[in-house]
Amino acid sequence: MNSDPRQDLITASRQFYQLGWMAGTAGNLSARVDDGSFWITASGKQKGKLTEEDFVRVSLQGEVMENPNLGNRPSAETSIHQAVYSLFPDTKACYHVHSVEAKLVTNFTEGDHLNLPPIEMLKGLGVWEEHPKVVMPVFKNHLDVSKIAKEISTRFQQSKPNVPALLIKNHGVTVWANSAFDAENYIELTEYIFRYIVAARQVGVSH
Ligand SMILES: CSCCC(=O)C(=O)COP(=O)(O)O
Ligand SMILES: [Zn+2]
Repeated sequence: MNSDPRQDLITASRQFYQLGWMAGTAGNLSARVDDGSFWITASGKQKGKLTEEDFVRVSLQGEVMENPNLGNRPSAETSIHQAVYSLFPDTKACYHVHSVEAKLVTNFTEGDHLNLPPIEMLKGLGVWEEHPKVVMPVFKNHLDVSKIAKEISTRFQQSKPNVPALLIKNHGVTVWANSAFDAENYIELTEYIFRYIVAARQVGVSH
């Protein structure tokens, strides 16, 4: 991992913004550095126009370690990134976006998870099975984000998810990966899967 990953985050954010997955100030991206701390987008920044000043470096415990602009506050959803890095210590990047489809599919859930269709794209998320029966965990959306983070920690300490991704109801998707490159890939794959789920419903295809 690049010791300063901010340029990778800026590039990914611009791309996701252009695709409509980080409209306005929606979403947040982070990536780790060698001491275990991570650079995360500052709260409320327009995600199509980030510069290196629009990030805050935060420790795993949530303490601000470096802040290039005194007006910056870490993303309001930093506690979710902390939870992911603590649960999965090899994780180097954690990306959260708000596409329309990522919100829609959280209304097609069974209990606390979304059944994923058995499509080829699952291989990109590490699922290499002939007839995969894979689910993506879905969490309640609380105004108090630390409550979402706590529920993620509690559930994943009991049982690890099948894929490196989670959904928050009517909110968005979060993925994590061992590199910024893989995190970008996982966002693209999950978004493809959500588009597929929405389109399959529209044409009456069920698996
Ligand atoms: C308009 S988006 C509402 C907050 C949110 O869900 C998000 O992802 C962005 O919050 P941040 O504090 O990271 O800008
Ligand atoms: Zn969000």
